Amino acid sequence: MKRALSQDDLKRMVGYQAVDDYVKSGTVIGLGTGSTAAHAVDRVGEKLKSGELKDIIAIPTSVRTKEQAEKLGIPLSTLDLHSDLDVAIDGADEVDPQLNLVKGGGGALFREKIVELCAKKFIVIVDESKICDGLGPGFPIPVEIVPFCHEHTMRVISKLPALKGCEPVLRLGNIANNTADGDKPAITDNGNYIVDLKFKTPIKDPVAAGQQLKATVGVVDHGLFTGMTTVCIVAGKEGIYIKEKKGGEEEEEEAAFDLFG
Ligand SMILES: O=C(CO)[C@H](O)[C@H](O)COP(=O)(O)O
Repeated sequence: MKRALSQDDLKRMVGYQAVDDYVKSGTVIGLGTGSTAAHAVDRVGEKLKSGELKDIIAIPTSVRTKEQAEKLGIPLSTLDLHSDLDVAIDGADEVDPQLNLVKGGGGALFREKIVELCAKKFIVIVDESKICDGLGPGFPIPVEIVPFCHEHTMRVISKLPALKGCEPVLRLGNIANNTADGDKPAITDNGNYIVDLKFKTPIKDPVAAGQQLKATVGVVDHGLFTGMTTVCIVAGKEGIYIKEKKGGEEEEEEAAFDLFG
């Protein structure tokens, strides 16, 4: 009898699939952060070790990912040396029908965004639980802010027109844990704080929300990744499928392979 697939099995499937489909020898790649992206990093390490992949240069999006890649012997560099990436692969906290994302559950949103914006292709890998009809209520939107006068910045954010109704909550404890534990602010890899914006209803205009956040003094960047996704690879109980945005329309293709085969 076949055992039921766990959420981690699904994350591994999409992580491996993304590397197998999109990472070629001799390319510069962006490595995402989080439990799903970690499987893609493992796969790159595995294929370099077996010789199936050669001459990869990888740009990590967090200290955690850098440490994982180092252990696997993946050659690393930085955006300072490589501003043009062939592909970046990363997970997400929510994906809407236009393939807009919420990211930053792991607190790495700034480095993720700066790296992923440099990639010709940005491949998003998620299990089906991350698919939503509208961003906001399912997962708080993380915003990286400078520590100086952070309470003031949080008040300003709560009054932005496109973010009406949000409740800003300072993330405490471990940066990768958006359920506030501990009593000290979580510190990002860049030495900043994260404020998680909680919503009861979906954000009407994620692009405007992102623009208003970005224009707020004290905000470093935010976890709304709009118009960036090239392809979203999704794993569900029935198999893996690809969501592509074509001409503004989301399209689902046949399962890339059978999870149960
Ligand atoms: O944005 C991120 C980290 O900042 C992650 O990609 C996102 O939180 C998804 O994580 P996971 O794959 O562990 O569910």
